[in-house]
Amino acid sequence: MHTVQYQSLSPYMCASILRLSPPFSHTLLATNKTTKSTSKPMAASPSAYQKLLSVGTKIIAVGRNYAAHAKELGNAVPKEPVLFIKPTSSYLENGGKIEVPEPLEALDHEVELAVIIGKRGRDVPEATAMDYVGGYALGLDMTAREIQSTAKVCLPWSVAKGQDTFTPISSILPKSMLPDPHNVELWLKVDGEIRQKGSTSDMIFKIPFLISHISSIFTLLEGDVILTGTPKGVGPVKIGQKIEAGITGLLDMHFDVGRRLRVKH
Ligand SMILES: CC(=O)CC(=O)C(=O)O
Repeated sequence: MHTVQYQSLSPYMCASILRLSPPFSHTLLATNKTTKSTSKPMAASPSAYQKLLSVGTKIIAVGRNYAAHAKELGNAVPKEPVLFIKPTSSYLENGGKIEVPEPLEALDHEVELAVIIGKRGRDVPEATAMDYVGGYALGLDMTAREIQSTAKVCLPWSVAKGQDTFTPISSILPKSMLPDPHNVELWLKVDGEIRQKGSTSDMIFKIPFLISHISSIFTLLEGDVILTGTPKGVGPVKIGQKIEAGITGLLDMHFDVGRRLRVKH
């Protein structure tokens, strides 16, 4: 039997192996304690839209979807989407505390446009993909960069990106409020200083393609979230600092960063 020595493979060799894997549909059941956010403005009852998040089963994140960001971390610009899944238990509502686990002192911030899926889809054609969008939100893909960096080639990023509070997310904007989701400005400040500002026009893989591609691998279910990648400017945010982030003219949200305290039993 042929065995693969993963440590000796380049990321691209890993990608080729993954492409050979058969597609699968999954029936992950997850609980989600989300989110009664106070982000504004909302054009419709917040609860109607927040319900979408509470029924979702997964967060599919797209890595390196902005060329300038791929380059700032020394990564090649990908030829196909780099996908990873975060658990919905990592959601954090607006105003909450992002928890830094010991022994880390900081996490990296990555601000992203989140697409909220409105209905089930498998093998969705690109031409009708936007029909599957239920709304949009702003999400942060908080990353323990030290853990991610030590995860050698081909090792998963779940621990670096999936811990509780590692996906702060805003309230959901109805689809109608972003008639052109590829032309909005995302921004993020740490302690009042601008760290990230970028336009979704710079996404390498656009939303219809992402929905079509992702649904050819994972069945998309109502309430699932696609984090569409982060513009350049990612960097550390330390315990005691504050993050503000927004979609210009549409919403803003804020979070404190603190030490993760262990639950006592
Ligand atoms: C390098 C990363 O953390 C991947 C990612 O989340 C992104 O590029 O966005």
